[in-house]
Amino acid sequence: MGKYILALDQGTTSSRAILFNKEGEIVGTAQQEFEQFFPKPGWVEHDANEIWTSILACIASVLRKADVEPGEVAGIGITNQRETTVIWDKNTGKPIHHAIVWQSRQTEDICQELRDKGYNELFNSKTGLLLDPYFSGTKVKWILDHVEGAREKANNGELLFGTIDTWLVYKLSGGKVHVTDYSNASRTLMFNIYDLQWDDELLEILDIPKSMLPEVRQSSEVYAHTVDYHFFGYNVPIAGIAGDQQAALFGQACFEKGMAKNTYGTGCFMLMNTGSEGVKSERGLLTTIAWGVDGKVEYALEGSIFVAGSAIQWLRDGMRMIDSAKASEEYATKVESTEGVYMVPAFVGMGTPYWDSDARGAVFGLTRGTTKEHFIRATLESLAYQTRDVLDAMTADSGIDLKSLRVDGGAVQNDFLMQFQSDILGVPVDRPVVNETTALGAAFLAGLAVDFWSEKEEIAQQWRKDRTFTDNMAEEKRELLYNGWKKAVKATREYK
Ligand SMILES: Nc1ncnc2c1ncn2[C@@H]1O[C@H](COP(=O)(O)OP(=O)(O)O)[C@@H](O)[C@H]1O
Ligand SMILES: O=P(O)(O)OC[C@H](O)CO
Repeated sequence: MGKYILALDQGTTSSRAILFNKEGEIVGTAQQEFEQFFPKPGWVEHDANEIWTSILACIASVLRKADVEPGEVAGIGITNQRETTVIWDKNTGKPIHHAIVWQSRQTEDICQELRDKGYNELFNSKTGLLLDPYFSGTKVKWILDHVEGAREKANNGELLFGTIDTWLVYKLSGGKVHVTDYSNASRTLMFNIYDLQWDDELLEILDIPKSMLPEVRQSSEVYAHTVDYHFFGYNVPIAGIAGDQQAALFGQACFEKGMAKNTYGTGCFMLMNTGSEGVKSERGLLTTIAWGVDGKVEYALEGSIFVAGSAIQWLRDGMRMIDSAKASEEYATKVESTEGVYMVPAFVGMGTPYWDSDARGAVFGLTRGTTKEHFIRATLESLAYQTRDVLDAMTADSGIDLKSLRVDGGAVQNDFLMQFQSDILGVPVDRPVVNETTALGAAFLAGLAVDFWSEKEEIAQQWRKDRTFTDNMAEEKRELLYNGWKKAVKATREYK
């Protein structure tokens, strides 16, 4: 038995490879960024080949840095930016177009047409999702409609579709295995999350041939082995797959119904475990599959916020107000409050609970006394207010009052943000010792499949808290501040 599990975390802006030992501790990490393509306003694309080579580079680098022999790796877990869509030629293994990224709005027209035909309820009732460009289904249709000869090839069974997990397993297995897991399939708008099948009716509406779609498997099982030329002569089992947000829920050991986590990365994604039942939302949350493990599928309610950490990157790169994301904390704490300034970062529309594709960012409450510090603080606070929008919807839909919120992702290192988050939610916020919970979740899923860990309970015991942020704001002040946010959102959405 190898001594380590290797997690491959393929995110929106970078790829990572992280080695974990039996105690769930990190023994090595490697990271590589790759190019973002913005062919038109609101469009975001990646080069799937570059994603693949970045993963190969990370694997080589992490083994070298940690001084671990490839043969010491007991299994590989894959976790990925979800919904991002790759289509490639079955014969050559080459993508026929750039991958269309989850953030991309280029299929808004297709979605609008389907909404106009009254299909939203049908898609929602089967997939738990909404007709929004965010999800893979309309991205597949867009590629088939726009790439010359693609539809004909697809109809002849010559093209394959995959989310990034599928693409990576395909490449690592030397083009032999075409699979995905329940959690990724549940983000495609083509998968019935209740009968656990690709849905013929939805595929017909979207005009997508079923022959393109991968086989859907559990999130923890051996799908394939690496071909020796991609893993230094070793055939290592690829034994775990989950979308990154579901992997984070697993890595945070949110195994009980009612437990929730929020990840603060490029966007912010809050998921609550709802057990063996998919809870239907009345408030713009998504019903999604958390994972399939040991023959049992569990569900989650999800709130998706499109712009979170990327608003801080915008302060750095676009507004040039800060040198690093970290510096945002120092500026924000130089002032007592924003003095009534609200920033609504609707740069690519708004997700949960508004689902407003056309909204764009706005700032309110500026005075002659407003400074850069207020502006930066208002931007950080917007992450916390958006999270409150999501949690309010989640509490109402699930009927569950959260006892505490587990957090992870790049921005949770910001203590000011975490304290303000707890204050605005009125709920304690728990930050774990291992912040790489997404990778940890993928490692856990793979480790369970190859008996590196024996059961979920063993994993739950490994979860360690770094710090709890306890709410410390008077109820009246909390609601006053939050009402200001709601007014700002309303005004933002009215301005079109
Ligand atoms: N100290 C900080 N304060 C606020 N935001 C931060 C801080 N450190 C990192 N971030 C933000 O976190 C994001 C990176 O987090 P990460 O989890 O790596 O994201 P992703 O996986 O989506 O690429 C960036 O958008 C960055 O702006
Ligand atoms: O790559 P991340 O961490 O920004 O996550 C992206 C989400 O999976 C999109 O649904």
